[in-house]
Amino acid sequence: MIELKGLWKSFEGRDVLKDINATFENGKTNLIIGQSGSGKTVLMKCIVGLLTPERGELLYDNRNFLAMGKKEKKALRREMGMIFQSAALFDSMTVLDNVMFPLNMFSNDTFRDRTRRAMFCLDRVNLSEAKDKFPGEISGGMQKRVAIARAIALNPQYLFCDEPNSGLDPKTSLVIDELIHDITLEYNMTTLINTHDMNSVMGIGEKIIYIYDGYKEWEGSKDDIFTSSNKKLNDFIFASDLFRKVKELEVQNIEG
Ligand SMILES: Nc1ncnc2c1ncn2[C@@H]1O[C@H](COP(=O)(O)OP(=O)(O)OP(=O)(O)O)[C@@H](O)[C@H]1O
Repeated sequence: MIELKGLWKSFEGRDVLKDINATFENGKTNLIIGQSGSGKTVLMKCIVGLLTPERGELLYDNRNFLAMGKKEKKALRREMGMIFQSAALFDSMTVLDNVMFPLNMFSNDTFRDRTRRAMFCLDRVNLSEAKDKFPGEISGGMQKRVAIARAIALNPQYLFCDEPNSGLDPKTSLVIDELIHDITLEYNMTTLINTHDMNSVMGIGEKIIYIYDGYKEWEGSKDDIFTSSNKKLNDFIFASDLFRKVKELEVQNIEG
């Protein structure tokens, strides 16, 4: 579980995060949504320690991240897996070597055990057959699956995904979402996903926080989102065609 308590972050005197309070449970896919520029990326960067908030607390299963020394933070980072917007694979390494990379960096296991673990992770994302290929030889969706395999190689407790579906078609996005959701449940991880994708909201939005101009404007689940009377949230989500159609259907069902 990750808890945010009164987080504030500013740049050159301008507040970009304003008193963010939120709880993200393990075994769940937690989504951060909001307009471009609302502060989602800054929030995610603060949570993983790439930026330091000026005020507030950040608890990783009751461990106070902001009060930790360098060594403790480094140890905690080993419990974090990350998937970036672009799959961020090393082009000159094979798929297997990409997944091996964090193991080679951080694990003291033998080469044989590291290879076994990497193959296990590749198998989990149904890519063991692509192990000798290079990133340039596989599709964008496959690259994302390699990134997921690499992110889980060290068995993380916490998984962070920044726009995991960017650049993917809707069908492939669904596969990636389901994979992230299943893995989250399987390993009981606390997963945070920064997304613009309304299909993701509907599919795997077990917990959603909506950031508006640096504030947490709303929180709830994908089931609550349609019935919310929050005007700012509604303006945001019903700008999406898909959501508008679902809302219309809901209203028809209630009236009919
Ligand atoms: N390093 C920085 N220095 C100054 N301002 C910054 C910095 N990083 C982000 N900001 C500002 O903070 C605000 C929030 O940015 P952020 O990148 O978190 O938005 P976002 O919600 O992730 O947007 P998008 O969906 O477009 O990625 C923006 O106004 C941005 O210009």
